Amino acid sequence: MLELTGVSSGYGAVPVLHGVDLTITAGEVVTVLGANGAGKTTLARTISGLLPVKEGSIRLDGTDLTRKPLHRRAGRGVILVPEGRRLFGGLTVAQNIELGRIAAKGRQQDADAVGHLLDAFPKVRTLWDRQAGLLSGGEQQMVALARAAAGRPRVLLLDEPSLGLSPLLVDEVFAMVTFMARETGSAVLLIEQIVDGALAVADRGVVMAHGQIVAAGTASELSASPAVRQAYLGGAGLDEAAR
Ligand SMILES: Nc1ncnc2c1ncn2[C@@H]1O[C@H](COP(=O)(O)OP(=O)(O)OP(=O)(O)O)[C@@H](O)[C@H]1O
Repeated sequence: MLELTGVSSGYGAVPVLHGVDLTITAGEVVTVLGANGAGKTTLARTISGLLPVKEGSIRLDGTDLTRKPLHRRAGRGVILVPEGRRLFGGLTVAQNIELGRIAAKGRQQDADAVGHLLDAFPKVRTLWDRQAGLLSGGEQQMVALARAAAGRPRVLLLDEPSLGLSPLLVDEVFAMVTFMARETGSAVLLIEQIVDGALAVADRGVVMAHGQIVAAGTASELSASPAVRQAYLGGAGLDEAAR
């Protein structure tokens, strides 16, 4: 289980997160919603170790990760897929996936396990021998997700994975999120602008504003809450807020 207690962080002297409490259990999808600038990306960066924790603590299965650097957290299976794609452009898709697998270290999975995993990524299979840097933006996004999955994440941090994808690939992304939680037992933190889609695959959700969690509940509670829509999702219907 991932457990954040009173976590504050920011950029240099600029505070952004203020006392965030959040838990995600293995096999659970928690979506993080909120307006632009609410602190969602900062939260993912702080959990991954890209940003230092100023106050509070981050624990994974009881182990304190608060002061552990990014590579140590990655070694323990905390894997961030940032907004935009960060592939090795000169390598093939297969080589990128292999690097993800090797990164799993102690949680190493054999090639067969990765092969099974890739059944959940039909699009990626069709791109196997292509050079990653020459793929379309949406294709690269799918490969980035598959590479993260090959690293057998205990905690998978997804920052707007559907950004720039066509509707068909968005469906594939959400299917993959469900697969990672249910089949491989990852704890998934899903930052999304497609609110309806995120709430459809999430078990729970939190709404952030000004670096704090201002609402939390099951996905169905958040979907049904007019107060949440009104206050934090732009005062619009969920469909509209997703645009
Ligand atoms: N590198 C940075 N240096 C200083 N301030 C930053 C930096 N990155 C983000 N911020 C500030 O931190 C706050 C939260 O930004 P963050 O990117 O976490 O929001 P977000 O909820 O992910 O927004 P979006 O939905 O637009 O991606 C914003 O006020 C932003 O200006």
